[in-house]
Amino acid sequence: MAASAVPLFSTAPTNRLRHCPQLPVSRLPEIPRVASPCETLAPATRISLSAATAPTHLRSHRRPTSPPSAMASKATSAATAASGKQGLLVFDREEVLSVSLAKYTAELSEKFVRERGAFTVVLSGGSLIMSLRKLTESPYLESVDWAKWHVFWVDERVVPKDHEDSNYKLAFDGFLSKVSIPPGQVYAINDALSAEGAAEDYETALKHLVNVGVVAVSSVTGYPRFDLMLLGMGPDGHIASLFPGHPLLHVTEKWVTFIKDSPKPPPERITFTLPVINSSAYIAMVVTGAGKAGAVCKALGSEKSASDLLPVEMASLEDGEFTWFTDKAAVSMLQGKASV
Ligand SMILES: O=C1O[C@H](COP(=O)(O)O)[C@@H](O)[C@H](O)[C@H]1O
Repeated sequence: MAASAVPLFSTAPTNRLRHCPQLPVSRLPEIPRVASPCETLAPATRISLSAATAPTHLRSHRRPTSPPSAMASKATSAATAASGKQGLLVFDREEVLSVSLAKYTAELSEKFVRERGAFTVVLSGGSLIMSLRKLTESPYLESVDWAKWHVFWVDERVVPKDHEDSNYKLAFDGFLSKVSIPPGQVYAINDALSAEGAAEDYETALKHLVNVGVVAVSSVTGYPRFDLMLLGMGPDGHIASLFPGHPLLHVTEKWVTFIKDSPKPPPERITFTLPVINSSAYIAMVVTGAGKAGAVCKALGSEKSASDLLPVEMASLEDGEFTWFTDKAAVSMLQGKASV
């Protein structure tokens, strides 16, 4: 992958993107569809999608933290120091995205192993796992220091680990079984417990790993600070098991909580809370396919009202680097009026 595949970040003001049609606060399995395309993108923030294989557009959104020139020179690599940066990568197709995602993850692995002797990685379930497949191939299969990885789940369904709905099973079959991470460093939930019990048990395990220094702590928020969260987003804008309009979005007193009425089956799940997600050092938000274009459009638009934010819009790093990995289909509602 060419050097241009490495995320770049700028500090263009967010208000140049006009708003998308409102996504209904919906409950799966009804998948929200946005009827009309996003409104026009101002020229200065056009999304440029070319036929090149490298990511073709990078822009910032939300909370610029330093002058553009300083930011641009600071943030030329996935492995630069985190400082609240935001970026969007758009790839022609998922195949190309998966190559870049592997490089990005491998670079961060190298950085954190060098700096702190461990790499704490949080996985989601869903389509994300398939997009990690290039990590299980050469050169990463041989070059990544898998022995230093510690793997967690941002959410998990309360089902046995060999159940088709298990995020652990999905990750094991598609990723973990193909790389040499020590099994003791793969932190699955206790599937013998209730949802409440499993959430509490997982939080207790995290506290132990914080105490022994495997998991870092955010000096800004005091919550655990994972090195990298590899997240997906549902068509309704949900992340982890935090769904639009659900009270769990406002839980701050717990690191891990549970849901028994998930609008997307299965109903019982555990999930990291938003403050934990937002304390990460790096987040890769991996979103592909036209079915998610409405939520992407809303999330990357600028007109926010505090009352109707999608969960994905509430993911905002306090002191880290947030990168959207998308394909053309996922940004198609942004692309509609942009010149290419
Ligand atoms: O239920 C879940 O859905 C989301 C999104 O999944 P996707 O297949 O649409 O990418 C996933 O990120 C989450 O971990 C999972 O439990």
